[in-house]
Amino acid sequence: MTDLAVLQARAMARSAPEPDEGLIVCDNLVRVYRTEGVEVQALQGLDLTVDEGELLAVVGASGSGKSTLLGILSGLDLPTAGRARVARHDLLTMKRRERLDYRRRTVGFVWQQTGRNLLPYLTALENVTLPMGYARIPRAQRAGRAMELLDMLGIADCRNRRPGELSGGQQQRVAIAVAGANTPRVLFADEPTGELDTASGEEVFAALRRTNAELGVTVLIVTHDPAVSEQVRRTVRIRDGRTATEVLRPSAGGAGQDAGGAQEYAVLDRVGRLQLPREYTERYGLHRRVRLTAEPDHLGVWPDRGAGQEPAQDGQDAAPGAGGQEGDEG
Ligand SMILES: Nc1ncnc2c1ncn2[C@@H]1O[C@H](COP(=O)(O)OP(=O)(O)OP(=O)(O)O)[C@@H](O)[C@H]1O
Repeated sequence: MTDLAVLQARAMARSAPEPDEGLIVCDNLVRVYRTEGVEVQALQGLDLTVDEGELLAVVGASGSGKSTLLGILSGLDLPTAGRARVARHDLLTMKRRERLDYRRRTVGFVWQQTGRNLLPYLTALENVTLPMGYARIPRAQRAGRAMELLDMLGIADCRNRRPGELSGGQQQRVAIAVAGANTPRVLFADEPTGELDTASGEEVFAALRRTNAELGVTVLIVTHDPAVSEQVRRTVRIRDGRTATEVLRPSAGGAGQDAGGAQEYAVLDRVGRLQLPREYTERYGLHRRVRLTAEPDHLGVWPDRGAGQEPAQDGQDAAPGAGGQEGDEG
């Protein structure tokens, strides 16, 4: 086995997730910022489960809470309430030492600002070998493993160049190699293509996909760019600090590939709470409580019109389109 394959196998064996849990589990996550007497609820009960090996995008408008979520998942920030676990690490109760180890071995990061990812006075190869020292990877293995990573990401010829001698896209690909240096369980990328043109952005996406496919690293990309979500199978949309909807695509990835058949889902949390998108609650007048009707193959959700007004069977209700909320099939 190559160095890379040995390290990958070791990383996978390190800690398997609970059988019924995802690799990342956020349950009712709340983060309140208090500055000068003003409270901002950045996360308002966010639920998210990510399985090992997934490549997914988290999208949302500016201020929806994406960076706050990433700060918590990366171990930099603490939630106010709720539950957050990544690869069995409880992010709320982790002590300093575990937190440091978590940040060095369990997770890797690629930030939007290329300058934040790499040290300007080190070559690409040196940048990639640097974090291996923190994870105590034997010195003799570091350069070989770093070269394998650079090669996998198509930038082996950049190994002896410093960041200032690389294009933005090449810098981000080196940053992905740095983030993957210690074979983390999860790689978090915060707007990784935000400062790049379309062609360079696509190369960076291809690099993230390869890291996901070849190293088995779970990749979570945070972005406000809707085009990004066309490159991944699953897109989670955050609105007002909550997971609002999810879009699943049967085929995703590769520039220009048809990502047809995309299906939008409402989010069902771990205790069965269903979050209906606001456009539906407004359109069908769903407030405070709704009436549920169990159908053989789906669940009907009806506006509460008071006692004595039973919804008609077979979806023939007086309120146009009031029901027919599809059951959760996915
Ligand atoms: N340190 C902080 N102190 C006070 N409020 C904050 C702090 N960080 C974020 N917020 C507020 O929390 C909310 C969510 O911010 P966050 O940065 O997580 O959103 P975002 O979706 O990442 O936005 P963007 O795409 O612009 O980065 C916003 O209202 C923001 O003003």
